[in-house]
Amino acid sequence: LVLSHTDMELATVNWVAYVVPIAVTTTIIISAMMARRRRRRAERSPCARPPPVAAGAPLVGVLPWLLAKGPLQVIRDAHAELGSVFTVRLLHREVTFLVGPDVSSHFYQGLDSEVSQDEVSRFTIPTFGPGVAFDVDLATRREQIRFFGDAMKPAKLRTYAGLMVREVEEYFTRWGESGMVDLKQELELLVTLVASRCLFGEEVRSKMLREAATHLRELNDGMRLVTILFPHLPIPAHRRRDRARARLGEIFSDMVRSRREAGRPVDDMLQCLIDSRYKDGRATTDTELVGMLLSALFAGQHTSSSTGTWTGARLLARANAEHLRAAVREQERVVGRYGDRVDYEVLQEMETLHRCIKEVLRLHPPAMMLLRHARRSFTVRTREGDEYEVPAGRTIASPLLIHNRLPQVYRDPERYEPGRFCPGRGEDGAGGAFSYTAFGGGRHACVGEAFAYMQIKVIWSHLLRNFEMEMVSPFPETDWNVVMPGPKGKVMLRYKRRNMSPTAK
Ligand code: HEM
Repeated sequence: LVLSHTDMELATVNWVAYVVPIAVTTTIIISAMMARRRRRRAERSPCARPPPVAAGAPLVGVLPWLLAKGPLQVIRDAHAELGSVFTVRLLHREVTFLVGPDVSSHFYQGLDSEVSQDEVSRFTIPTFGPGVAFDVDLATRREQIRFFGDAMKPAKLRTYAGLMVREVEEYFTRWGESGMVDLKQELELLVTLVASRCLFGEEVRSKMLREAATHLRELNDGMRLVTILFPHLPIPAHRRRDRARARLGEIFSDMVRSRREAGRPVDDMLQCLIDSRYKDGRATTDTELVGMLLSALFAGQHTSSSTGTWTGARLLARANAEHLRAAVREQERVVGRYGDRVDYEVLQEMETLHRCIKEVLRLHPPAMMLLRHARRSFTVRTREGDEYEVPAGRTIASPLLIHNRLPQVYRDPERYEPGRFCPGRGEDGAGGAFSYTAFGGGRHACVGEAFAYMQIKVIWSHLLRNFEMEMVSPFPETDWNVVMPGPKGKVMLRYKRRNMSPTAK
């Protein structure tokens, strides 16, 4: 049998057409089977044991220790005694803590189908309300987070920078030539003013700002440690939370309705969210918009105002006089170069101030602990080489407060030292991914980070340029009663005006 040249080519093509897909499919199946077997073997690793369990009392676990020492000390003690992976039992729940970058990659990077937020975050539903966050399925939530992400793109941030500067300048005209203020109270109100101007422009501010600031405080105060276990427990803080949520819902519903009726596009975050579309083309509903506005305000308000207050407390502490001087000198340099102009680009040049805030967030992260639910078991290996198997169904926690103060990552970790983030030192980078987690990281990293920095920089650059300040109350303690701890009590500040403007010289 003699084949012509064309016949031979056809035969080759036919052969290739059959064999290549079969080979590719077989390779894919074999590698999938091998990966599965590797995973199973890793899960059943003879070296992997369950994480060690912190001492506790029968039935109630660490509850007595928690009441006596507070949550931070309980976790610190267990970490010191048991190492970077350990389990704490509280009443009916077991929580496995993963401390440090070496054991945290699965926590931050794992698929939502394996390490999920849903089971451990439903306690936030009474705060955020229906139609958003953990009241909706993962696909819808992802899309809503994308809407926030779009509203935080650099082009938008440029617009917000202008709004922030105007709001901050206007606010501080109320301060006299000299005086005494509670910095914490001042920044709570100012951050609400700034955030709401960027979120929904002028219309609400004049009507409801003081009221909204009070209700937001009540929402935060209503998210207590007990809320995680019993979100509907009839305690006064939960009742105030529910009343505040209902009132904020009314205010925001009115606002959304009047914006839709006005029909004129405005350049703020509300408009971005109104114009957002789900992948199937569906528009956001009024209930979702109200929930998203509230979530954005909640996510950014307390976190930013407490960071702003801690920044003041740290910079004005006597021990940190050199860091205050460095921050003031930087403002003098920036003013020398750009005069009174403060905008998105100028703010990027304030690197010293940026590091001062970043260091505040390392020592005082507003989200002190992140939680997930392990839907599948997984194995972690510590830097000492121990392997532990975390079983499916376990609550897992990343305690930021300890995680960001590890001596193997940060030199002299308890010290306020913004210089540790300078180029060349970069302690947060040298420790590997997830060494610095004040804004989370990986799959669910904060989408508001740039916005938050910008806001705090606008406030503190204004304060440093225009006022000489002294903290007259002691360095604040931390309020550990709430899920997002901030400075406790008043933070009293004495100020006197000064003028750094070049026209004043
Ligand atoms: C100093 C200010 C802030 C801090 C310290 C902070 C911190 C965090 C942290 C730690 C997470 C991760 C949560 C987790 O993994 O479970 C997170 C997520 C998030 N943050 Fe922020 N945040 C701040 C400001 C803001 C602002 C201003 C917004 C504005 C909308 C915002 C929106 C969000 C959103 C939407 C997520 C969820 C991302 C996701 O699940 O994919 N945050 N934030």
